[in-house]
Amino acid sequence: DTEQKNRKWSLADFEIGKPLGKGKFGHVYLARERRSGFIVALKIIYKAELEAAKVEKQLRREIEIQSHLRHPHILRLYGYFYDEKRVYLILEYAPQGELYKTLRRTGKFEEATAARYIRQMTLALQYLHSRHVIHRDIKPENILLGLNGEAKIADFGWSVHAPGTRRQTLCGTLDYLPPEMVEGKEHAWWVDLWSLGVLAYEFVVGAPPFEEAAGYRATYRRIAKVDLKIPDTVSPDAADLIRKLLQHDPEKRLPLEKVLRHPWIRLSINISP
Ligand SMILES: Nc1ncnc(NCCc2cnc(NC(=O)Nc3cccc(C(F)(F)F)c3)s2)c1Br
Repeated sequence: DTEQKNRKWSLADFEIGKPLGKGKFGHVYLARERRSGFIVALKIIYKAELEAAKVEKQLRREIEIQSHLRHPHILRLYGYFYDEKRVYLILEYAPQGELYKTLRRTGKFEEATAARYIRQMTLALQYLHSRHVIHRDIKPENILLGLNGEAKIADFGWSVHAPGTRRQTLCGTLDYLPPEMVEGKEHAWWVDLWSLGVLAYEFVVGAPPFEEAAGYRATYRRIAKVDLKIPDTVSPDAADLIRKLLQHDPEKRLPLEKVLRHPWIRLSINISP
């Protein structure tokens, strides 16, 4: 309620529980708000690390963007607070944890499961784009699983209000970046369409499409050329959707409305929630 919303939180308001994961810049703990008993995930970030990486602005933007978002497939950011050394993010707790751990454990997903997750991510992206927000960092590591195993997009550390041309040095994996970003071109909401295609590929194959052991330059070249090989273990419907999203020309990428109507996605609706 509004009283809860605007109040000043502090660490004393929470009972800290088990560690949930170790993300970038800090740890995440299960926590219970003392007065209400409400369970949350509390991410503890060290200011020194934020300053060293010069990402304070990005974190502020994430908090600003996330605090206005409400969607079943987007992990809530309820609020934040800070003390002398740390910033704390009060996050929705995702009881089934991190999707990428499930993916690494099982190798790849059944196509019905993969299609369900892609449909849920498409719904989240439709909501984000309708609010002129580009996530820009859609990958398994940023997807969590809710109480009923539903996918929830998290970690808006890289999201921007469209159109974004920020040329922040991209750290982490290149695997998910579309050609226009590796080429440093102006990018907009269609970068998320490309990443959705990479996500679908990784879900059904078990590895991203342009991964190169030879290093990032080789990955870079394969992305720029859209050097895409889809194994024939992948169903024709899944391969068709992946090809329609991994188009070099952003205008040619299948719009989200059409993704939801694609046979591979429509099929997944009646199989599971
Ligand atoms: N089971 C679970 N249930 C709920 N949450 C869990 N883990 C936390 C997932 C996150 C959601 N949002 C996040 N946001 C950031 O980390 N932001 C962040 C942090 C530092 C710097 C920066 C930046 F400044 F570099 F952008 C941005 S982490 C788990 Br496991």
